Amino acid sequence: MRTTFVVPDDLDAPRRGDDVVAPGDTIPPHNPMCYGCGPRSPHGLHLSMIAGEGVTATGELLVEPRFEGGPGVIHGGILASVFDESMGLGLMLMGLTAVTVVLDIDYARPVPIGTRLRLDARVLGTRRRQVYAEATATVLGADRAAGEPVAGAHGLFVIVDPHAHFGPTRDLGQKE
Ligand SMILES: CCCCCCCCCC(=O)SCCNC(=O)CCNC(=O)[C@H](O)C(C)(C)COP(=O)(O)OP(=O)(O)OC[C@H]1O[C@@H](n2cnc3c(N)ncnc32)[C@H](O)[C@@H]1OP(=O)(O)O
Repeated sequence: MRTTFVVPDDLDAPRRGDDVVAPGDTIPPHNPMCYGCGPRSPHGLHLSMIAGEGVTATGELLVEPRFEGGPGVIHGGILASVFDESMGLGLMLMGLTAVTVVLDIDYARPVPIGTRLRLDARVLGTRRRQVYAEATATVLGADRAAGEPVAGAHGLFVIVDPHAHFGPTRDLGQKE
């Protein structure tokens, strides 16, 4: 992976929250109407992530025809959304709410429609309100070098008070 994103080398180790799902369990969607993870989002990705050990999460995504960008390949913005959401769900294992302020994507290889991707997300550490995370996408069932990511991401998230942050816009949300 090649990236210009700089991860500080003095981060505090991420701490798993006390009251979060166990390793192996599905991380619940944070909003049923979320474009990334919401099961009721009409045109969403419907991404689901499984909690791993520590502050890690894994998931899978079938690259559907509706995700097309260039002829026959995934749209880069869709892949960015997938990474944003997979890291965001992963950091919910810290038992806090944080929003993305920086998203860095390394598009290493084209990803054809019909590909099934494995997603691995991991919180790298924290610095005051900042939370650094990374994620990779690898092709499941691929002939090519096993385990070599086709894309990767880094995210910088900032911890917020959900009531204060979403209070002013909550009524604009789609009704189920
Ligand atoms: C509901 C749960 C969601 C869980 C998963 C969701 C997955 C998807 C996530 C998303 O896509 S969220 C949607 C896209 N993101 C946003 O809409 C965020 C928009 N930005 C903001 O609302 C404000 O910038 C924010 C509330 C995050 C920060 O504003 P503040 O006025 O509270 O920040 P402040 O200036 O006091 O800075 C707080 C910390 O954040 C850091 N920070 C803020 N913006 C930054 C930035 N751009 N780059 C680096 N650091 C930044 C800042 O340096 C500082 O670090 P320290 O903790 O060390 O003091």
